[in-house]
Amino acid sequence: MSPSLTFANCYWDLRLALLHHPFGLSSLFSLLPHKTEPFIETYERHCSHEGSVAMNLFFLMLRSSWKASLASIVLGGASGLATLGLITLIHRSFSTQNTPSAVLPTLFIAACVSVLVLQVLSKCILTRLSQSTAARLQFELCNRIMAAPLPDLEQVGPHRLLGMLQGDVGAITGALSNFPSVCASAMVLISGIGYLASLSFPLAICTVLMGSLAIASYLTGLHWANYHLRQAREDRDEVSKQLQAMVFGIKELKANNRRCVEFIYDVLLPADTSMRERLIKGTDILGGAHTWGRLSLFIGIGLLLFVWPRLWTVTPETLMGYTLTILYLTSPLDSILGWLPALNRAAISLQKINALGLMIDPALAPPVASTETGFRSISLQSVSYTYHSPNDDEEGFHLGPIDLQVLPGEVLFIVGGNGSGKTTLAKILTGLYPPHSGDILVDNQVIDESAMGDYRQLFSSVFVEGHLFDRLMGIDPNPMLLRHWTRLLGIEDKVDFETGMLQTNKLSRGQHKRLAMLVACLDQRPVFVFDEWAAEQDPTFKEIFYREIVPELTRNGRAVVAITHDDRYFFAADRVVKLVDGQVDRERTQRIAA
Ligand SMILES: Nc1ncnc2c1ncn2[C@@H]1O[C@H](COP(=O)(O)OP(=O)(O)OP(=O)(O)O)[C@@H](O)[C@H]1O
Repeated sequence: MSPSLTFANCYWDLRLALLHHPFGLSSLFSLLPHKTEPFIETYERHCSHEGSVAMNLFFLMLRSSWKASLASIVLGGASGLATLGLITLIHRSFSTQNTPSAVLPTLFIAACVSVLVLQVLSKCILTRLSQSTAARLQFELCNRIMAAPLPDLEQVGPHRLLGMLQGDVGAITGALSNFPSVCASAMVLISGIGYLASLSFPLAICTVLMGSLAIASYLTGLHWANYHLRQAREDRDEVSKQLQAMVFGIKELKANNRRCVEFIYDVLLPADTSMRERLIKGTDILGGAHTWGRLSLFIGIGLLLFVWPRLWTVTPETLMGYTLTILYLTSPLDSILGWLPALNRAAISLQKINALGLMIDPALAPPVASTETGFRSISLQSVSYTYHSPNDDEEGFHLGPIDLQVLPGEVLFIVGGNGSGKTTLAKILTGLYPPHSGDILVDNQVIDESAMGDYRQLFSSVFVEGHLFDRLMGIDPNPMLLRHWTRLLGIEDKVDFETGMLQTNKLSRGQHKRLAMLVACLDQRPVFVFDEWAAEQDPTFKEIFYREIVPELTRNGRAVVAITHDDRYFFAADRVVKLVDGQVDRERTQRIAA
């Protein structure tokens, strides 16, 4: 597959790649031109280990579209050279004003047309390149997040993930999108220095020396600013966390004015002020360094006009050519200097993404086949899991070792007190948490890390904190089945039967759970897992769940594993497993009551 220049094509390439391999990063890399792909992958791996951020950025852009990148660099450079040609023609017109000819005006018009065409073309390509880079980076990160283990993502936290997707991606693509024009500016700068050397070599050497000194001092300022900007990026995570708490805790804040005031003045405002103070410091230093970088050119012109003629013999034409060229070079130099802070922000964001462990080696992302198969038995053998708290040294809750078996067509209830480990066990059973010790076996075959993605496809689950998407995705619902389940669940008015859209807002908690149940029932996987599903249902619906829905789901050999506190309905289970402090307390087998 060849890389496409347009955003729309790139978007569809990505969609197709994601569809074929929902979790496979290799699919994204298949969009690269074949010759460059192995080299870029190898280099990226090396870069992520060595922390060579600038090169990482460069390769991110190449992966977006190396043809568009090259085209915009060449066109941008050519337009810069055409502008330099204009300056040269103006300079020539001063020295040849006594012998007018038609050649100079013709060349001048040709140079003007070239500048117009080349600049417009270069900018059009740049816009498309920046959008396709943003799309690619966003999709890659989403893909990496989906491929990352759930415990790692839970440890990172939603606020950091959102901060990364919303802020860091923007910072990186912002820097990347200007990279080709910066390359073009660098080309113009080098050609301009070449032209200066053709006018006077000693003067060109002095100009380069002075320019190097100015850039070195600018970079020192940048390094200083970097310290504050890095701290500000850390503070931004805390601000995002508190803003998220405010949005989700709005009812609790509204209900208590004192809590509301304390939240704003003692929590949100200090975090926000700290972030802004560091941002202001960093930006001030950057602004000072940038102004100094630009001013150094004028100091150079001042030295040229007032000091150099006293030290060296130089013709007025040469001086004029120098002044014109240096004034012209302020624009490409400005674009390079102006880009460095953006590069700096991008580097901070890239390091942040790296630190969250999401710049993983593409080879580590397991490709997953989405086909689901049946099973003869699912067994957990001596599985255990321990939560680790990142802040304190003491160990968290420990579950296991636990032995458990799930057979086709059976109903298994997991019961126990609050905090006894029922949800943790369900997450291990469904493959969301890889066990720290012990094995998961399907039909006596051990499920290793590479098979975990396939293993997860055996389950349709509804967890307590589950999210409801606003449409039916990943399933092709049979219309008869859809009507049947919506009727049984009493939510016919919440589903658009034509489009498959679900009404996910303005729902009661119970209705929300029923829609989640509908999605699970339509998914028709071999095992259904429900985490306290009936807890928010009215008594009538509890009856329907235990007496009608559960038996219906187990027809055709499917199994139901339900976490429940409803001891009145234990008769509906074939087996009841009770957990106490992370251990199986007792297990008893029951027949379903007629
Ligand atoms: N992400 C986590 N990090 C650290 N500890 C956790 C995490 N999730 C749960 N725990 C701890 O693990 C223990 C078991 O939690 P779990 O959610 O499995 O219990 P449960 O039996 O489902 O409880 P409930 O009936 O209240 O839903 C609890 O003590 C809880 O504090």
